[in-house]
Amino acid sequence: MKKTYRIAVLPGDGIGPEIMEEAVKVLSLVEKREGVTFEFKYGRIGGIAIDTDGTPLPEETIAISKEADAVMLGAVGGPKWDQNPGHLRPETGLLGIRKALGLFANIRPATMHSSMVEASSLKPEVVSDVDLIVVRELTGGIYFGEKKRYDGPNGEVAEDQCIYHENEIERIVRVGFDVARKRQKRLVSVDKANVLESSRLWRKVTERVAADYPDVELSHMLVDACAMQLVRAPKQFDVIVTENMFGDILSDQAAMLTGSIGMLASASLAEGSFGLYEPVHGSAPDIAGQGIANPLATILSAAMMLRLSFGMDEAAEAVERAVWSVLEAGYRTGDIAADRSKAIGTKEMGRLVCEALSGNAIAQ
Ligand SMILES: NC(=O)c1ccc[n+]([C@@H]2O[C@H](COP(=O)([O-])OP(=O)(O)OC[C@H]3O[C@@H](n4cnc5c(N)ncnc54)[C@H](O)[C@@H]3O)[C@@H](O)[C@H]2O)c1
Ligand SMILES: CC(C)[C@H](C(=O)O)[C@@H](O)C(=O)O
Ligand SMILES: [Mg+2]
Repeated sequence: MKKTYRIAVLPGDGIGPEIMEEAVKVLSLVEKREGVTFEFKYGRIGGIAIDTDGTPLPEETIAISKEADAVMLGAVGGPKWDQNPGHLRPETGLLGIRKALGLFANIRPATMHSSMVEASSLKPEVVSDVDLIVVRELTGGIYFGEKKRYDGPNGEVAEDQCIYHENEIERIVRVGFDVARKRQKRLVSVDKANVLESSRLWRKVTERVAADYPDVELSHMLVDACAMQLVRAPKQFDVIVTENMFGDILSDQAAMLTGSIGMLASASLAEGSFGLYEPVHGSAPDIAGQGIANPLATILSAAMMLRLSFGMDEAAEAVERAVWSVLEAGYRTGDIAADRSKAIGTKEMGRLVCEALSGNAIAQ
């Protein structure tokens, strides 16, 4: 009996469907290579779901995702729906699915591959060999606190409450330590403990949890200093653990160290092996429908799914090797090409990765 893995596929909006198609092709090849069965079940999320179902996160999409062993998500949003940001509210859309599926741990690696050094806007000596992971808390903090708008004596007032409970901090910090333990054993906890009460609790809990990880070197850094150090000397970082909003900002910044946001994969994990895998970038409405989006972040997210949710480490490495070999052969989509006139499209990039995964040499 072949082992079966159920994968919920939520392509979403903009370039989402284009990049997802290529990731599914790569997964279909893995299926044959590894002798397993992937059962893909498609669902709607984001703007497309607003248009067809009247809500950005239909019940059916939550049900498909809960029944699956893992979820692959493209991207959501676009100018058509962004004027009414209802789909970004905690209870709906992207934030809604994170909460509904209990995806509290967001893992965002930023690894500089040697053949990509020239794509970075920073000096080669600063970015070569950058290999760091941002572990971001994903279901708490200011994103999910109570929001209010009301009229005050001096005009309109807006409030976003930032709440962290000890157990929420502890479970994400443990993920940070566990990830660091498997790497260079250096964890930087990022907060704003000089100003924020939630950060002071964050630091206290992190110190307590550190006692269980004597083999991991823990340091604390304020978020503004971290933003500066990421650009000044990114190689000092191994694993960063931080709260929801700081992780959102720092992971975009880390992404740009390695060239393009079109390359950055992510995993959003629940307790156990269940996870949702998505590129860090958004729906890129400026290039949607043109067939030029970089599918590598989504393909690399699929590799993370193979490793973290299905325990298929060798298959994950094979996909990653295939991606690097295509880049080493010099192929680039527009976002990472030094010479845009030589850039290849989404489908061509997906095809080349499949070729490499099939063991075929990629001609320069
Ligand atoms: N996880 C998500 O679904 C997610 C994440 C961020 C933004 N968004 C949403 O996406 C929409 C657009 O947001 P934005 O423009 O700020 O961010 P974006 O990440 O969509 O795009 C930023 C820039 O990067 C480029 N880019 C992004 N991904 C690319 C890829 N794979 N290949 C080539 N170029 C790529 C875009 O063309 C654009 O110039 C908004 O509605 C936003 O809310 C969704
Ligand atoms: C689109 C937005 C709600 C989302 C976030 O802030 O979490 C995105 O920026 C991300 O990083 O996944
Ligand atoms: Mg973000």
